[in-house]
Amino acid sequence: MAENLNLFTSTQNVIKEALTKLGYTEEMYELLKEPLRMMTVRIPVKMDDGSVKIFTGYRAQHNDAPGPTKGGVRFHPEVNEEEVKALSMWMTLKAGIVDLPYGGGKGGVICDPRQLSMREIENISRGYVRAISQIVGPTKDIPAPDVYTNSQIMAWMMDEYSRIREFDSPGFITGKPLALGGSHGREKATAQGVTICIHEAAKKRGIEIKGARVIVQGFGNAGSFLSKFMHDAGAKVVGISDAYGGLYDADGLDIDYLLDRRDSFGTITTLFDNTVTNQELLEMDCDILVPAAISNQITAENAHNIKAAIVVEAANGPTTLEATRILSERGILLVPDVLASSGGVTVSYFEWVQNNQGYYWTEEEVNDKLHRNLTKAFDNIYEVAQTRGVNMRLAAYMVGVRRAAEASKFRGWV
Ligand SMILES: NC(=O)C1=CN([C@@H]2O[C@H](COP(=O)(O)OP(=O)(O)OC[C@H]3O[C@@H](n4cnc5c(N)ncnc54)[C@H](O)[C@@H]3O)[C@@H](O)[C@H]2O)C=CC1
Ligand SMILES: O=C(O)CCC(=O)C(=O)O
Repeated sequence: MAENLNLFTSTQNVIKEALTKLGYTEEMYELLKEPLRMMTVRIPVKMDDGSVKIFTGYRAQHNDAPGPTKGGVRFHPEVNEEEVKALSMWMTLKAGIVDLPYGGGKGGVICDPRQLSMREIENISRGYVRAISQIVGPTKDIPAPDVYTNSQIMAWMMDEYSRIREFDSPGFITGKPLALGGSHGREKATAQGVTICIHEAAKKRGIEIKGARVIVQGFGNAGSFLSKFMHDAGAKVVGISDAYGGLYDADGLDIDYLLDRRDSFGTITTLFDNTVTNQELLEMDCDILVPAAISNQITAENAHNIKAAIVVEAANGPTTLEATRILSERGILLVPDVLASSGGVTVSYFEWVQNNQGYYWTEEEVNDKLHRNLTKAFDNIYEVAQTRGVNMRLAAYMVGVRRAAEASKFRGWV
């Protein structure tokens, strides 16, 4: 039978399993099995050559019982409705895991920013905000960066929203530049969170970070900072990749040089001749493997060939459920996306809190709080996995779904 690569239906399956294990009713699953709201928008954009192009975008709001919904916006040619829905459900789980007063939201626009000018990207960003402005806001649904979106795009979106509402609204969006109410530490937060999870997972497996061989798929916001943190901690980053291929060197790559040369889309391998494919890279020798790019990368096809002892998912949805089962059976410790990549939304929450209170924290304060949240979340999920005899993904779903379920119950929805 063909493997299920549908992110939405496989997420539903695990949510159902988690709710059943926690003793919730079928009605609770009916409520949480898909977003409460899904908006599809069409965005007309004047292109630089004078033509008008219509872009399609989405915003999904999974469950707003715990508080406003929250989650990033992705600009990518492969964005689709089902993926955005699944991404919004994962945001609910992340908020539950790191104990934030949010439900999950997520958005995306089908486009390829690598083929667009800055002006065209700005027009898409502003057009997207105009199109979804009725359903978002600092106390409704708060966007943030994701694949191929960054702090400049957040700034344009914040400006557009503030103009529509006719007041300055820094709390409308997170991941902003520092000059516009961004938080210290947000840019590196996803990678910081992944790093904390790697350290915790390595302790569980008795692996020394110093000298450990690490492969990181993706060299964008998450992957590049993570490579740097691992390198600085004394690990040997032997492989990295981007959308065009991968680089592997058993003696360790020169991470500082690669960081210096990468472009703003996280592209670096196009400067080299001796590249491997992304699929080859995933199967190469290492101790720790970090998929930090896109979904469905570790599947039933290659899960048997993964050499790492630990897989830590910085990306959303990089490992299928069948591959999760195979890795688990092989004794590989998999730290799931909803835990490992929750550092980004954690510091986004800190940014929103700082915007609301109008008083800003130092980078040390932010990093301390992040460290406390993430280690607590890791320990909690590891413990649930051990005591309930389930893998880390199911344990993370069990921990993550509880807050939305309880909030929905107290509101009298179910
Ligand atoms: N930026 C954030 O705060 C957060 C990001 N994530 C997840 O981390 C992953 C990476 O996101 P960012 O680093 O923010 O994005 P980014 O846009 O900064 O970088 C994306 C990287 O993935 C590579 N890539 C794109 N398409 C690819 C393909 N088909 N095959 C292999 N590599 C490909 C790009 O070349 C680039 O190196 C995504 O799954 C995202 O959802 C998760 C939590 C928070
Ligand atoms: O920072 C945020 O609010 C959301 C980050 C995000 O989209 C994610 O964790 O996938």
